[in-house]
Amino acid sequence: MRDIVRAGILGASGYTGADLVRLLATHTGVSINLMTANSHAGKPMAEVYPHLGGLNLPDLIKWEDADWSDLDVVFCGLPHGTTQEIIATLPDKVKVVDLSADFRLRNPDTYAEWYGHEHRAPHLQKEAVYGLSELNREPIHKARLVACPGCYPTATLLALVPLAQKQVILPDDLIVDAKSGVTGAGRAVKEATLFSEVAEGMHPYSVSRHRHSPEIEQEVGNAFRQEVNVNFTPHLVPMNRGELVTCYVKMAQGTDVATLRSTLAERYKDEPFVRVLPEGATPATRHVRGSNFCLIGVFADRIPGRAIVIATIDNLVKGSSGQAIQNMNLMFGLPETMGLEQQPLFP
Ligand SMILES: NC(=O)C1=CN([C@@H]2O[C@H](COP(=O)(O)OP(=O)(O)OC[C@H]3O[C@@H](n4cnc5c(N)ncnc54)[C@H](OP(=O)(O)O)[C@@H]3O)[C@@H](O)[C@H]2O)C=CC1
Ligand SMILES: CC(=O)N[C@@H](CCC(=O)OP(=O)(O)O)C(=O)O
Repeated sequence: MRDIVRAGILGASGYTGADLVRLLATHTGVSINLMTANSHAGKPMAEVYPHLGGLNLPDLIKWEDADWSDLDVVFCGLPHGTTQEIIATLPDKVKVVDLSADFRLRNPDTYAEWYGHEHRAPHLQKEAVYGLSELNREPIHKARLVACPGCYPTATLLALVPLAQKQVILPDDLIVDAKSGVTGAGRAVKEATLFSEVAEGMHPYSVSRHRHSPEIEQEVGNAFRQEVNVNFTPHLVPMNRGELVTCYVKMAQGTDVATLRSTLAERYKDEPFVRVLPEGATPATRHVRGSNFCLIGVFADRIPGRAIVIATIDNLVKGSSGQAIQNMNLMFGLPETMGLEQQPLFP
């Protein structure tokens, strides 16, 4: 019989924490042994999230009161800046799957520039492996610390990296127009996510200065083997879950839209969670809601030489908690789809 992986969830009272619990509830290879919270510490999960009240879960405690000794892995669903301080105190034997932005950027100067402070655990930043499961499987399998990509980078990189690696698109003039549901901003109370600020309208935010730009540029640049600039603009739309990125690209000389589609289809043909849609089908957030899937569509642009690649994910599943579990499965040699077999909730 396989050993059960003993997991802790740091930030279990947050949205990604709650979705980790929801997904792990059907994972037969993992037990949840520890759950931490900040303002909700001391409460049972049933009080914070009644929909999860039927599960046999430990109560929420402060991370300072945690006993790490009976854990194999911790998932960190904490605000960025917080994880790096907390996990520096963990014993080495505990593996870490971080959902925050703390360990994604390889260059410490880039991190300091975009996150406004020097990294507080640079030794851990050096060892962290970028956790885009489909594109970095082997290093993730061997890693102790995996940095799950941001939700926007996940969708964008699944759409663009194979095209960049095969040089069927050009490294200049890359434009990513992105939309997210409001859960992307977390459960903590903020003026920007009040119902009255979000419902019945949509708006761009962090225009030309979103911290996912350097993350996308880092990974797309690696794929092209040269530095790139990506024009990335996110928008907040009035829905709970879901994310859609529309990527405008220039095709390389001699390629066409069919080449782009077949390049992606070939790259993902054995992937359980990434589907390239046939010509004529359009990806939509409702096609992936609640699931770990990413759907990608490729379209001709009316402007000659250009194409449009559209990807959609559920920000709380493939964009965070689902991908985190996929990475944990890889780290522990479990079947990659374990706990992630849910089909999308449509419509
Ligand atoms: N939401 C999304 O779609 C995605 C989120 N992420 C990243 O995942 C991480 C978690 O996001 P999300 O779940 O949405 O965030 P939430 O704001 O919903 O949850 C944050 C969690 O961290 C706890 N927390 C807050 N401050 C502290 C602190 N100082 N010390 C210890 N614990 C603390 C909160 O506890 P309490 O509620 O009890 O105060 C809560 O459990 C973030 O880094 C986020 O950027 C990544 C990809 C997508
Ligand atoms: C809608 C919304 O606010 N989304 C978040 C991104 C969510 C995500 O991927 O977060 P991390 O990079 O923090 O892990 C944002 O734009 O900051």
